[in-house]
Amino acid sequence: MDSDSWALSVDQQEATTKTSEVLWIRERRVIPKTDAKETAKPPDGDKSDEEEKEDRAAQSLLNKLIRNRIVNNTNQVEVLQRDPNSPLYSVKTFEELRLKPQLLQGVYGMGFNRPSKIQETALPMMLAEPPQNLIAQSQSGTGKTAAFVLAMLSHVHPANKWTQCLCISPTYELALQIGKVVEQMGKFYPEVKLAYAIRGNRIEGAIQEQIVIGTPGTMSDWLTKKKLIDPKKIRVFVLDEADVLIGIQGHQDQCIRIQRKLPKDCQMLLFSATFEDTVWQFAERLVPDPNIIRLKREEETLDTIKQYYVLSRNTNDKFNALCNIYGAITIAQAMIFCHTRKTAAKLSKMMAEEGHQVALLSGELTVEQRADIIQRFRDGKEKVLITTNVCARGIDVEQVSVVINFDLPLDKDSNPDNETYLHRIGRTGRFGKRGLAINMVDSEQSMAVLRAIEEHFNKKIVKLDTEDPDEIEKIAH
Ligand SMILES: Nc1ncnc2c1ncn2[C@@H]1O[C@H](COP(=O)(O)OP(=O)(O)OP(=O)(O)O)[C@@H](O)[C@H]1O
Repeated sequence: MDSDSWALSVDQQEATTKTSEVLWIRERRVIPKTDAKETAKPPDGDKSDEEEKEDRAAQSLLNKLIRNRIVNNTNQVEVLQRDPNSPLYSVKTFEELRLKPQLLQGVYGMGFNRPSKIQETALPMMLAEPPQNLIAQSQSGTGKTAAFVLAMLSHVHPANKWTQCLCISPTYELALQIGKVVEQMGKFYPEVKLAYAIRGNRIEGAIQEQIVIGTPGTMSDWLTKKKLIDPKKIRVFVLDEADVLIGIQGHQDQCIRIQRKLPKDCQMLLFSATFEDTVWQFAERLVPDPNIIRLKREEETLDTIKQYYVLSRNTNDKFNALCNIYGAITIAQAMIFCHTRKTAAKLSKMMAEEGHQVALLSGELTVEQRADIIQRFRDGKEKVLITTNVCARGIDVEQVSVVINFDLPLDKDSNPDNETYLHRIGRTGRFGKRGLAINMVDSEQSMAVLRAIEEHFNKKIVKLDTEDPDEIEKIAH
């Protein structure tokens, strides 16, 4: 009997005992969608990461907190112009935009040497006279916020002591992040003032600040009920993170209510990192006659990744395999993905006991705590980052050369999640350094998931015997 079928027969036996996680996965498959939340809990009451509420606003904030530079992209920008006959300008330098000197100084002060890919095309459109409406989509970190902040700062008349630009953000925390960019970019333009339309910010009398950033509810309140802002005097209306925004109850209607009060010639700008149909429908309702700019995400590939799998019988066995791998090769930094918080916590404890410097990224931490942990890991202060999927989604830790799938990624219906697999271990062309991915297989089901992933990408995942140090050593070369 070869070891594959041996392990499978062990698993088949285990699958019949009530306590295994495997059983739980099987149960989930037959749960009707309506009460899945109630019944899909694993026997020990642990939450799978898929069940943790996916909070896109928190993820977006996390990304902003840990990002310290532009995400480069070598794809072509796709442009759909409202008037296809008008010439399409794109700029390679900030000078070409004829910005006010104070703003150019602000841009350079932030360390920007040249416009990012999306800024090259978006900025001339946003700064054109007469103003043009724009819907722009590109992945987070490609320079959208910096672009619309520059547009707002360019369009205000500082001598006018009333609000001229409104910027809507899905949450309080995200609004503050935009405000920081306004402050940095407007550092040499102190006449322009900024206010936040966010809950708890009580203002008496008309707003004099030229730029107001806020969440849809409070913003709508200030415009309609409290009449602190005159909507007829608004020249630029920005909607940031439309994809996050529409996921929050009531936000869409509030945005539409605000937009209807604005003058016809007010410039409307909408930004999104992704573009599902729902975002598109929302964008079309809000932005009349738009120019559209899209920058496709840079594709990740598995081409430079060596992929292995390890057969184990259970969690302890997987842990031993991991120890053997650590004992045989030097791993500078690794990310380890688990399916549940509980496994992640247990693994983290076990590895710490073995003397590893471990960081645990877990769902119950605040966004700030998570950002702090990721930052420490990026700085090399910890060598192992253990996480569940929801926590790690959207995080790029480029220097990690080893990724371990302690549990293989499953979607919410417990099917193989190819996209997440690719995102965990894949590399974009630019960071095409060689990487190593090790997948832990502990059941017939997880073997089937592995095979499905292998087939999907048409890339062989090679078996690794973790009992044999010489074999492990070979994978490092
Ligand atoms: N032209 C530029 N040159 C260098 N850095 C830039 C440039 N534009 C923006 N950045 C920096 O790149 C990072 C990402 O920019 P920005 O926040 O504007 O992107 P984004 O697309 O709005 O992403 P998100 O929506 O997640 O904030 C920031 O640290 C920002 O300061």
